[in-house]
Amino acid sequence: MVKQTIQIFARVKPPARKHQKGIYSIDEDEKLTPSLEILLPRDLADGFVNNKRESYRFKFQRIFDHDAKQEIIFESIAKPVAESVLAGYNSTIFAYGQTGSGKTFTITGGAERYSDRGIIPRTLSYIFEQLRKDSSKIYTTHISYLEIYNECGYDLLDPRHEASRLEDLPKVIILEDPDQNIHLKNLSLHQATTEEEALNLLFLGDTNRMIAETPMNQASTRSHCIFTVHLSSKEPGSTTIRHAKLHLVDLAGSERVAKSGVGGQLLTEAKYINLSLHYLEQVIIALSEKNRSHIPYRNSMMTSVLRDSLGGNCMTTMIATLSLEKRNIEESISTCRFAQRVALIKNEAVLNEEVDPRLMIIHLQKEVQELKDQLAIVTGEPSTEALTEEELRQLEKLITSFLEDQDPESRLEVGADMRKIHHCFHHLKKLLNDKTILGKSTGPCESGNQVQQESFREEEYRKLQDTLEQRDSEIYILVNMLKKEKKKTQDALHLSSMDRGETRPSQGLPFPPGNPQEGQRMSLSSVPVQAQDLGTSGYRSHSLHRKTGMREEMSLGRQEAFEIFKRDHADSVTVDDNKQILKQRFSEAKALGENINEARRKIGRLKDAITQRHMQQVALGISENTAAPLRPDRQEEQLRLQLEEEKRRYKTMFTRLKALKVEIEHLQLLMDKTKVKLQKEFEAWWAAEATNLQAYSPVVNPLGPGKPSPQTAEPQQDWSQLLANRSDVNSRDIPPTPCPSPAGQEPLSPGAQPESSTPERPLSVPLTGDSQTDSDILAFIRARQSLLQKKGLGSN
Ligand SMILES: Nc1ncnc2c1ncn2[C@@H]1O[C@H](COP(=O)(O)OP(=O)(O)OP(=O)(O)O)[C@@H](O)[C@H]1O
Repeated sequence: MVKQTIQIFARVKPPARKHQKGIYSIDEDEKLTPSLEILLPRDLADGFVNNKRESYRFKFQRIFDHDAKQEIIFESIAKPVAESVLAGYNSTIFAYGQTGSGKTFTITGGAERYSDRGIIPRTLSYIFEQLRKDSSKIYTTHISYLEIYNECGYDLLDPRHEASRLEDLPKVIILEDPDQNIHLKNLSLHQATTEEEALNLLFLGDTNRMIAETPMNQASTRSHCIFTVHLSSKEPGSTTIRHAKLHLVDLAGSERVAKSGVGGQLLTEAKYINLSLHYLEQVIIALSEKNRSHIPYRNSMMTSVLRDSLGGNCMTTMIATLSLEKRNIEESISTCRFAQRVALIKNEAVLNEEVDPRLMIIHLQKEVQELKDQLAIVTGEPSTEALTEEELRQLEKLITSFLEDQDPESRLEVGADMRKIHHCFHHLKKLLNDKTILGKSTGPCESGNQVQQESFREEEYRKLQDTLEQRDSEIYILVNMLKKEKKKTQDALHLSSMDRGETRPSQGLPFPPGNPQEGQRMSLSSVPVQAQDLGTSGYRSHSLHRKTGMREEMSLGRQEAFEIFKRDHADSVTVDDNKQILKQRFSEAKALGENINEARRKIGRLKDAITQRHMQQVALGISENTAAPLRPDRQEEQLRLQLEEEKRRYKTMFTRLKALKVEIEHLQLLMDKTKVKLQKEFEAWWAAEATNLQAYSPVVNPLGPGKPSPQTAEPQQDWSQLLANRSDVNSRDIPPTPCPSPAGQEPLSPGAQPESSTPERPLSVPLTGDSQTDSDILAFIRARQSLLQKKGLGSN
């Protein structure tokens, strides 16, 4: 058992404006426990929290100032936690702080740069690296991702649902067993065998979280998110399984409702958040007070889920995120006070071991049988049941390997069962008799025949082996051809569904075969778009693609609007930057791939040269009838040194290539996420534009399809003509010929002019009669106008 208080760390977010006047100072040396002093500016000191103190001092395990990089946060905070999970202890890291103070940045990471990846991706990478290194145990890893919003839990990883609203996700329900253990019903667990698979799950959850965000909460996260890694380990042959859980928690912003000055839905959310954080505080207070028997965990879903992490069987770490600016001083002091209380809580972490009942049964059955056998010998009442076919086969196999074993000390272990012992003797006697008879009947002539027969058999055997090898190669070639064809089809399919001009370069990823096993693994897993299965990378591209798949159904006009929207969006800079970085990484990977291949060839050549040189030396020794040369061969030594050097170079390049692969995957996931975000924002904007337009120019024929609309009296005019009237660069994309209205359908007129167009020019647009399509057409016209106006290109 490990007794430990909750570890508290502070992280200060970079100021919005550089060279901002400092309102805090960090004292690193204060008797080895660093402290953070928040200085209250004079104009705020009066009336603040009913006293006039001008500075507040708080102690933390460590304080990270605004320039601390993500790597140092991982190394100092998360790595030791990951170590304890690997050792079998439940662990939790949670970030607490006001909105915008950097909780998500710290836990998940920034959405732009690879170097900004946060605790979750770095911890996953570290854990999987350690699992790869440790072959003494069998590990199983599962991932779950829970979101708690307004006291309801949602499963962010449910593969059956395509969420567009949070309510579409499966609701997670808390159940408590008689031992007061918490179980989360409907929270799916997904096995992840590699870092890549785990990362895909993280991004899938984050994408679901983003898609399901209500417009109200876009500016700040109003929900709590718990990403959990479930790790089980077992030594081969052992019946004991060790379980450990790592919760990585991104809490909702901790600001007070009064200060945030919100109303309506936001107020409801704020109340829930405040309430759940208030209950969290209550739990913390109760735990930090001695002799409190009742801890109010059950008051909120979050405290129920984190019950073990707070005052239970868990090693827990809190990161207080602080945005230390003048306007946030009150919230910052309150975050630090909360942390000080948290630091008083003592947890007792124990190893969670359980015996696997299946293995235990097998183990006990074996033991019972052995005891029965021994008992039979002692009592002289051997079992009379005949041995089964399988038992006999097993015994004969044992005898054969016993006879073939060259070791004179080897033993024939058949246990204490007399039936088995008898059978062994019987079988050995039979073998001996057969051999004696064979030996007697073999005359000189027969032995000659035998030799002939044997060489004939050997010849036959060789021929068969050759044929077998030939067939193997044929199969190998055919399988390769099949694979290539399959890849071509998949690439074609994938290309057709991807954004115009946004084809990922991953298809040409030059990961070399490298060291045969590893290289193959890399080259297979490095092309996520090719994966077909629903687990992991295929799952990611499938799922994320589903979410970006809206564009496949877009009309041309909508697509055009989307292109412009995308181009003008703030995130397009990030996407472009990431594309550039991706390009660089790909060319680096390509160059590395070529160098690695060259190094492999060189290693092969050097090995051949060494063998040849060695053989020459031996041959020389034989011809001169001398023993091995006394002096070491200079040339061979030289070659060996070169070989070592080349191997080192190969290894360095291979390690770099592996790191590049992870970075490329991560960047691609970031770009996927940005794409989903862009699309979501575009859809919302488009819908708003359509609603606006419809609000003052009813497009839906109130008389129903096929009936003339009262507004059709207007002279028919082509909508492309309308757009052509706008003298702007983008009008080149508008189809030059008028779109004929479908037969039997009267063109509908929007009746009124959109706000932005010239009032003296009435509009008439040939519409299709289909309300969805018509609203798209009109929304497009309006969207285009407002875009052009925004860009200062609006005509008239
Ligand atoms: N240490 C940091 N370095 C650079 N940028 C940061 C840092 N911390 C936060 N940011 C940036 O500040 C912004 C707000 O951060 P973040 O979203 O992590 O806040 P939060 O505390 O999670 O907010 P909320 O409670 O609303 O979810 C983001 O744009 C993020 O990239």
